[in-house]
Amino acid sequence: MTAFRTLDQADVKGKRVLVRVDLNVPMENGRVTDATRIERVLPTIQEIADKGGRVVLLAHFGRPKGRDPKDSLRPVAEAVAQHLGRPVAFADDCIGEAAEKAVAALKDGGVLLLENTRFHAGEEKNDRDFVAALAKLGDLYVNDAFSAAHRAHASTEGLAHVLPAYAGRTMQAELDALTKGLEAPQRPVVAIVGGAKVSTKIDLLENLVTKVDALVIGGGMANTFLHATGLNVGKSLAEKDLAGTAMRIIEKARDSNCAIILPVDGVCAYEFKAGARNHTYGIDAIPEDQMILDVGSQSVERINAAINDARTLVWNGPLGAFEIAPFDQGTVAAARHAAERTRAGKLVSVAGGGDTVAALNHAGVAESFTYVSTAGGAFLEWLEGKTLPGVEALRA
Ligand SMILES: Nc1ncnc2c1ncn2[C@@H]1O[C@H](COP(=O)(O)OP(=O)(O)O)[C@@H](O)[C@H]1O
Ligand SMILES: O=C(OP(=O)(O)O)[C@H](O)COP(=O)(O)O
Repeated sequence: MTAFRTLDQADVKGKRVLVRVDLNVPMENGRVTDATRIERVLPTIQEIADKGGRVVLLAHFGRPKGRDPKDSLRPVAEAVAQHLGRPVAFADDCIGEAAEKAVAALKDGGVLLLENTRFHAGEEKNDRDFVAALAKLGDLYVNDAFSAAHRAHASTEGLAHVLPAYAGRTMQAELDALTKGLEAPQRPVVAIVGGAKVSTKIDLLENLVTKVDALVIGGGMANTFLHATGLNVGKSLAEKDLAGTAMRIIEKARDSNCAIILPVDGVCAYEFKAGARNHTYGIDAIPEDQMILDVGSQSVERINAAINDARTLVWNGPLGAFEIAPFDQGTVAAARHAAERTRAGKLVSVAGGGDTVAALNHAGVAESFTYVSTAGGAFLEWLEGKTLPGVEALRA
């Protein structure tokens, strides 16, 4: 961490400070359902505001293609204000007149959130003109979004090259904690990877299987692997065009002596809906017209056995659609088991990801894990030893 400039070196008084945060938080009906990512960025916001800086928050939400009201950060601004205990102004755009006016109206110690950076194509393209339009709004740049640091986007990477750039307190804390917890992990190391972001995470598994002793696959990721091995997954979330990648990963795991643990049963329903009628089927008997929404109890037994064998556990991605009962049961059972092993001093457990953290909170065990990161994909890439563009750009 000594390689970075931090807030200790930043003179923020009276300055407009562009602070990149990750506010990609789980939401339901316009309300934030897990505020962990908000809570984690409060120290940086508070410190800059208390030192008399003018805080201009930059963040993305979801994966919109252009401006889409359903991905507006406006409701998140209210949640940030509540947690911060101070007003947070909001501007309807992150560049141009609306943003410039809102920034000009900021007083020393004030806080402003700009609308979703991904409403502009220039964000993900790291477009030079878009970077310049953002840079116009600030004197300094602070990156506190470790969980988006695997993206070389305008607000996560580009800005660091055109403004004096500093690591925020959460960025520092995440890197410190992960280094401390996982730099020389005790073996066996078991990884659990689940969730829904199959195409953006599957490539990471190819390298991960060479680093861990066992890989448990759940969620939408598992469905993709099950399909690849020739099983029918009905209407389940699965990225069938990635079957070749999945098979390559299975072979690489075999060559690397990494056990792959896939579900042996699945809790299925006709629809993705609370209270949907559901039934558990063996994995070779999934009905064509149903979808797997959780791992079944026999799978949980195997997953818990893998956790028992582990000295170190790394986990990203829920095992099922945990937001909807009863499809939370597999994730909750495995999370509670890992927490129990951790409390007993038998396991170092590190978990991360926006929804994974929400799932651990839902299971009531986030406090029992050794470390909970805000990052999912970024955490997995860090674990692989990949350089994260958002982190590299901050090196002094
Ligand atoms: N079998 C499944 N079918 C549909 N969605 C699933 C399934 N398993 C997990 N999910 C979904 O995956 C999402 C989380 O995935 P992801 O974004 O990859 O995790 P994280 O945010 O922790 O990195 C959750 O919204 C959950 O409902
Ligand atoms: O939620 C995030 O990552 P995660 O789901 O891997 O935890 C980050 O905000 C990055 O989002 P992205 O994967 O749409 O670039």
